[in-house]
Amino acid sequence: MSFFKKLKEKITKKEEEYEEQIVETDSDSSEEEEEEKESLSEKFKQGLSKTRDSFSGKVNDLVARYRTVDEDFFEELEEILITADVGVNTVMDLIDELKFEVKRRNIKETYEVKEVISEKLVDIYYGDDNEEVEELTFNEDGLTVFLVVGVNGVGKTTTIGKLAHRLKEQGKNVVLAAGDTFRAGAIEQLEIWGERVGVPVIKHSEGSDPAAVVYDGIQSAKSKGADVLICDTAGRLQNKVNLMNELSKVNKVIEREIPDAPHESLLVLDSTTGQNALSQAKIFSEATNLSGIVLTKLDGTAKGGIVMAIRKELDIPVKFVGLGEKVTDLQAFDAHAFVYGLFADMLEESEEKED
Ligand SMILES: Nc1nc2c(ncn2[C@@H]2O[C@H](COP(=O)(O)OP(=O)(O)OP(=O)(O)O)[C@@H](O)[C@H]2O)c(=O)[nH]1
Repeated sequence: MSFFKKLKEKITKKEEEYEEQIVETDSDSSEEEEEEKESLSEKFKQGLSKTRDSFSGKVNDLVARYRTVDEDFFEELEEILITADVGVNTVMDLIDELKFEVKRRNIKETYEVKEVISEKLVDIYYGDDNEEVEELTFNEDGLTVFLVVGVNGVGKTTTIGKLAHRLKEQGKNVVLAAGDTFRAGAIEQLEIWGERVGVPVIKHSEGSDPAAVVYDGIQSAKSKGADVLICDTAGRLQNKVNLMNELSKVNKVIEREIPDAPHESLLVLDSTTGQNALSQAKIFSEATNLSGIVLTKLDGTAKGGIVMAIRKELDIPVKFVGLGEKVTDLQAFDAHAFVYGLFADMLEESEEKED
């Protein structure tokens, strides 16, 4: 079976698993959701169209220009990968592995390298990890708390709204805590999302202590018997000491109320900011323990390779990706679906040939 067929099978399995988690509710399937019954592979394909057009277009062009696999071919490939923001170290590893595989499989023709690239991207992403990494960690007995951090404008509020929707779909009762008391309008923006997805928002006034909001959020979520509390925070990067102090105070409050919490500390990064996203991640990971990354606006960039750079250079899993502005556009990250999205046209082409 071709690697592409295997990819498709993996994605279908993942999709079935997710479908099983969805709890039917008759009240809130909005028109938007009804329209949105696309498959996972279709979502990644659409969301990655800019990257695919640029990246896979360049790879195709390269393959057409070089008939045999030689040093110059690899050098140009290296450049294409670096331009797609895959990250220099990751590109070096990938090129080494490709050279090794090309030799091992005795590949002579450049078109055969395309499939090896996609295989190696999946391998490099997962590394030695178990592929079946859990999407999110939940508290088995009691309230689960997620902390969401990130600088302004990256799509933090939108992500919290989409995540709340996703959890609701799985039958969970969600409460939001408006812990970004710093930015004007942040509380109202979260309230709009709360209303939109039908979850309560706990808030104080602008400028108040975020730790106090989070504390109230926990009490309120507990008294409501909620399953998950998602806490927004202010992402002030200008002053690392302030950021550290604020996050450590919020973390202390959470830990005191619920041992082992927060169960997730998710950093939201905007993929359109490229390598800047990497440096933000470095600063945040020094300020607090991060359990995962949400990479937004992947649909808005031609440099989707940033997913690989983040995974490899920071060693933090990308748990979700934003593939559009709609409430249903937050997808659990899956390297198979990602690589499918990058090479969809080639995949379909090779399937047609096989049939
Ligand atoms: N295309 C696209 N747009 C997105 C995605 N995620 C968020 N956005 C948009 O990005 C913009 C900023 O999102 P917000 O959620 O307001 O950003 P934020 O990080 O909360 O900003 P602050 O409240 O200032 O911290 C909004 O217009 C969102 O609709 C995504 O995955 N794809």
